Amino acid sequence: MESHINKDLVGGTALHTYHPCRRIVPYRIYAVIHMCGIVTLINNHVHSLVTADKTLITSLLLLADVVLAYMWITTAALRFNPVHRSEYPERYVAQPEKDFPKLDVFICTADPYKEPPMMVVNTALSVMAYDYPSEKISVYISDDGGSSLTLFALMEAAKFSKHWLPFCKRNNIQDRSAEVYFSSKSHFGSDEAQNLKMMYGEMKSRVEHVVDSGKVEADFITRDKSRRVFDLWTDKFTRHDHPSIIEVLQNSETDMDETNKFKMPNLIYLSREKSKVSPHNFKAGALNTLLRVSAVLTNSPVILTLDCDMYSNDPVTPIRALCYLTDPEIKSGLGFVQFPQKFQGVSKNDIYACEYKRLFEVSMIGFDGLMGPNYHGTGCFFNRRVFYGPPSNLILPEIDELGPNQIVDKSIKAQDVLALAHKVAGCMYERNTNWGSKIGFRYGTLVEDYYTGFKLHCEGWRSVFCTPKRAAFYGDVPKSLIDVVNQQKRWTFGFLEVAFSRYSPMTYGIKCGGLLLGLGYSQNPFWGIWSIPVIVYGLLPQLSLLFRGSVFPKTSDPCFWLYTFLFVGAYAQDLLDFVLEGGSYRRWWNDQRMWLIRGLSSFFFGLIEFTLKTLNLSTLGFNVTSKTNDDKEQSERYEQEIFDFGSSSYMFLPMTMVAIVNLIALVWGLYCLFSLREVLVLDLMLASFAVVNCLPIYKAMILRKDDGKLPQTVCFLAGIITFGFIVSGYFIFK
Ligand SMILES: O=c1ccn([C@@H]2O[C@H](COP(=O)(O)OP(=O)(O)O[C@H]3O[C@H](CO)[C@@H](O)[C@H](O)[C@H]3O)[C@@H](O)[C@H]2O)c(=O)[nH]1
Ligand SMILES: [Mn+2]
Repeated sequence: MESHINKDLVGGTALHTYHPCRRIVPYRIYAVIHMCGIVTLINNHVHSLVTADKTLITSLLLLADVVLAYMWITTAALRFNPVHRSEYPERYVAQPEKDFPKLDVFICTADPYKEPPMMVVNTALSVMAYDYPSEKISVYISDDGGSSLTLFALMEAAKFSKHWLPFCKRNNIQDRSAEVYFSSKSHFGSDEAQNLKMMYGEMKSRVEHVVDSGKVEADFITRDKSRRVFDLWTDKFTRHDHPSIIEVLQNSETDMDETNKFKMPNLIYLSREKSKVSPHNFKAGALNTLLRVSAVLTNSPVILTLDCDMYSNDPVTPIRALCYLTDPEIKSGLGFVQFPQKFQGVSKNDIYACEYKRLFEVSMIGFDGLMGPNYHGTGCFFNRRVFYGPPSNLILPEIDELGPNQIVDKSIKAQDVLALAHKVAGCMYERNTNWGSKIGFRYGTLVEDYYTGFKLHCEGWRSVFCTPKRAAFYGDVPKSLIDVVNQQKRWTFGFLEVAFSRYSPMTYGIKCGGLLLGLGYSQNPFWGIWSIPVIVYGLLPQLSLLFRGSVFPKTSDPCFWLYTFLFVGAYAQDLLDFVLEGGSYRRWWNDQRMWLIRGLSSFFFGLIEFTLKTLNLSTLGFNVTSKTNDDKEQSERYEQEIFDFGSSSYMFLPMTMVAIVNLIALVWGLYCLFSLREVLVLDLMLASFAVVNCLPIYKAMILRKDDGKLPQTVCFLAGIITFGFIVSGYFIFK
């Protein structure tokens, strides 16, 4: 594994090096011990299932433990060979600039109200101003919202960038998102900076005015040429039904910055054709249109994909990626370089665990020792060739102009070039082609990123995880519980679509990529079934305790120690992973709590919705996460780390119910302990663990008065369901 990378060249000329993590050996030894524990436990369950009469309870516990074991094994696969890498951008820039490859940047946006156009503007500015030859950069913005407001904002961005770029480059500014730069300092030394700040402020208020008023008024458009494109927004135009719009807002062949020193990067607005009768495949569809349109206009060999909320935080990022992508020793099989998703404005202890440390970091260094990290949908530099079949087998698209090796020698403003670009952005274009199956980003799931990365690895492409100290990108996270659990429900649903497809990682993945990779890829798709152990352990022992006594072994039974060992061992290793990768203890605690909460909301309802879809009863769309923080009180609650339930949603019912049941069980367990002298160690431990985790729920039910408290309807319904549950427990157990 990894023999193609020379790891001893530090100080030499290597562009990058890697080293395995030190924890590998102890982890492998522990894995064997933990595995023996799991086998013994399952064996015990099966034994008591055959011999004793508590069939229902035992089978449920068996099921829950099998799922837990499965989750543990898939995690262990990614603990087998974690690696860290370093790259040396200063060595890359030593070569002449003319050898740097061209770079196409794709930015996706889908809704001007959930994703404010100023956010898109700043993301675009931050990449246009990269420390990279500007004329080699082309920035494409795909607007699935089909919004004239976003187009207007980008026209403003083009004008402002002519001042912003030279300013950043001359003064070696690190924050190249103008918003971040201007809000980080209260006053600026130079007049130039002051002027620019004013200019930015004016642009921002123009854009926000247009967004607030909902339309682009004629006097806001200064140039006649720009006016014409807004005529496309006729009365019949809706975001679900409109022609394709491609507008070159800035052209590197002709546009210079205001000092006349630098050529400006290309900036292109694209809103693909939409029609209600043809499926548009959400973000994957948008990305494939971007792939085709950019192939026609610029066809750069390197592609960066970004979500509109992910601004660049470090101007040397492309050079870092190129340290891998252009290394002659590995480049032929290297498909992409993924940077971790990092987020701005996460609360101090990350109460909603939106940092996703395991998902975006811990697991990724594990994958990196196998075939490389998975694709995260944003912050990823691709080798364009990766979208056209396995490394050894180029699959050509239906027309030559879209091939990855095609050389573009015409102006991006040429009539025939633009006509072809419009054609390939048409909503019928993909019919009877390989797009979405063998070519481009893959369709068939709401988690197109995960699925595409997985399929590319199965084809034999490798990838690299690049984690510089200074975060390369910063994105946005949902900041209220309902947004968090809804986002995760969409992911759970998308994952299940992959899990139960022909290309399930459990079967196809293991066949193509080997046991470890297949297992590593098998964790996320089955997030939905994680809800089973959380529900079983959250309700069953508690209910049994109330009517028939403990389901757990007594302290004298060796099995007691087995349970304790497995629980403590799994938890301790999770904590260790988290802390070794730079996390804090408090953040880990919140992270494990969110796992339980997701198990009882996102994973559970994701599983239900997926079942409904399988039965053809309903389906879930791509509900874009809102990135606006208008609600001041809500932002304050987030800052203070107070749970924000806010809306009455069925998503909160199961967790509220589990909270109530565990409190009752704990009180009852303590009563047994003190008055009946019955020591129920495991039951008490479990119930107290649940109660401690549920503290924010109790507070939100009883103590709070603010808008973020748990709505009364939810409490009331959860109360009724709990009552019904306990009553039925009485009949089942007595
Ligand atoms: O029809 C659509 C829907 C979404 N998007 C864009 O997709 C991106 C991600 O959407 P968001 O609502 O922010 O979803 P998240 O759950 O936050 O995104 C994560 O999960 C997605 C897969 O579900 C990945 O595509 C993303 O890269 C990853 O950050 C945004 O830029 C959207 O504008 C589109 O372009 N077209
Ligand atoms: Mn997002």
